[in-house]
Amino acid sequence: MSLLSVEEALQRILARANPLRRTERVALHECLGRVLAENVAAKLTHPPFDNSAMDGYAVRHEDIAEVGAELSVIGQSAAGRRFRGDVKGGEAVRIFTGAPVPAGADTVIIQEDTEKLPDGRIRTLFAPAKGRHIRLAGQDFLAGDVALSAGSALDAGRLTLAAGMNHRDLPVFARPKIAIIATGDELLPPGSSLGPDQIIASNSFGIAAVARDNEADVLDLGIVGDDRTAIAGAVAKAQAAQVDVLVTLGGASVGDHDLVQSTLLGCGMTLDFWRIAMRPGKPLMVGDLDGVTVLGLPGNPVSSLVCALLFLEPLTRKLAHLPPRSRLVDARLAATLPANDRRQDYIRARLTLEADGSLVAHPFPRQDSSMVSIFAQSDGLIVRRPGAPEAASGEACSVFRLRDPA
Ligand SMILES: Nc1nc2c(c(=O)[nH]1)N[C@H]1C(S)=C(S)[C@@H](COP(=O)(O)OP(=O)(O)OC[C@H]3O[C@@H](n4cnc5c(N)ncnc54)[C@H](O)[C@@H]3O)O[C@H]1N2
Ligand code: MOO
Repeated sequence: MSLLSVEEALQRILARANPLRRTERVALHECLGRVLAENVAAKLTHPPFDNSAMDGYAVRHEDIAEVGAELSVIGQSAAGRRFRGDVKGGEAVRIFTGAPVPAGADTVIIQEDTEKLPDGRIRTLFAPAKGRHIRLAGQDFLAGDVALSAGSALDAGRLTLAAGMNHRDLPVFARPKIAIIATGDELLPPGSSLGPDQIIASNSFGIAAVARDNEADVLDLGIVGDDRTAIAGAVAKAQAAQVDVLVTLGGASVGDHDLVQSTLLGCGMTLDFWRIAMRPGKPLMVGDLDGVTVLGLPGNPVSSLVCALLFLEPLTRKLAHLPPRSRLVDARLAATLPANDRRQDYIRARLTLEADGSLVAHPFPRQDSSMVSIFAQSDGLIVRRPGAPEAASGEACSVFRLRDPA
């Protein structure tokens, strides 16, 4: 049986996904990570008036062209309380950072470059250039300037700019909605007292985290047993909630109790593909149920997480109008790895940062896809191409980064 490659699987998943058209207005403090659905123009000019960049004195440049000028201080201009008069020849106005520059002044001399005379006047110790330390009105942006464009993801800088442009809320694309259904007769939620043969359903938490980390809203439909009616009931709930993606966990393999695919086919799903050449995660299933992308992830927690990072993350980001995350980095191996078979391998590894800034990948000796404790300790996954020959310690390798090295 020839299995689909990871690259082809990802291409096919992304080919079916269109960035969402739904939009909404969201309050600024809830906009972090959201993507603008429209261009956003400034509602005002910033700065609204010429103001001082420093604490000092507002002066006429012609008066201070020579070091040692002596000026009378005729008042002060503070942020929020401007000096109302004019600065004339031989005069200075005490000024503070952000305060409006008074009429007549064209330069600010910082206080460190002056000394106070016993009669209250000041003497200049330096001759700044004309216009020094004055921020001109509108130098940041003008009312009507389109300073943020549609398609921009809102981060700290862009949110500050939106607020500065006097917007209380912003038009953003809706978040993708992702339903998660865990399947298996053996599963109980965290906090349960387990009976014989039972285990905790942990996967949903990791998969929901991947979805949320990529700006999706999650509808956790809980656990259903290995039972067609129960699975179909949960699928119907996901459809009624009009989700964009349906993720099922477990029951994806070939055992007698692996009923997810056949149940979904019975619900009307068209199967795109099932099983790919990767480890962990071989039984990945992808289909379409009336426009909803279905990702059937394997039950083993590590398989499920690796598939979610490789496929659900890029899918969600495309739906959410976000650029793909580049997670691949170069590293050197800290141990020898055996030749690989035909499945692309994702080997759990710790990463260390060397003094020269390079990364070293330390593979864990145990790679069982049920061992979530190893995955949780992993900073990255060493990517081993299908058919890769043995790789010696010290050789270059490619790592799918999970987090920064400790
Ligand atoms: N004869 C074959 N057997 C298996 C194959 C195969 O090709 N031929 N593939 C293996 C691979 S690879 C994987 S991965 C697993 C995936 O199987 P399923 O997706 O059907 O998963 P389950 O059998 O339902 O569960 C596997 C394992 O994971 C536990 N599990 C399930 N759901 C959860 C959850 N939500 N949270 C935590 N743990 C969960 C479950 O109890 C099982 O221990 O199949 C191999 N078999
Ligand atoms: O591919 Mo399975 O995901 O090795 O455990």
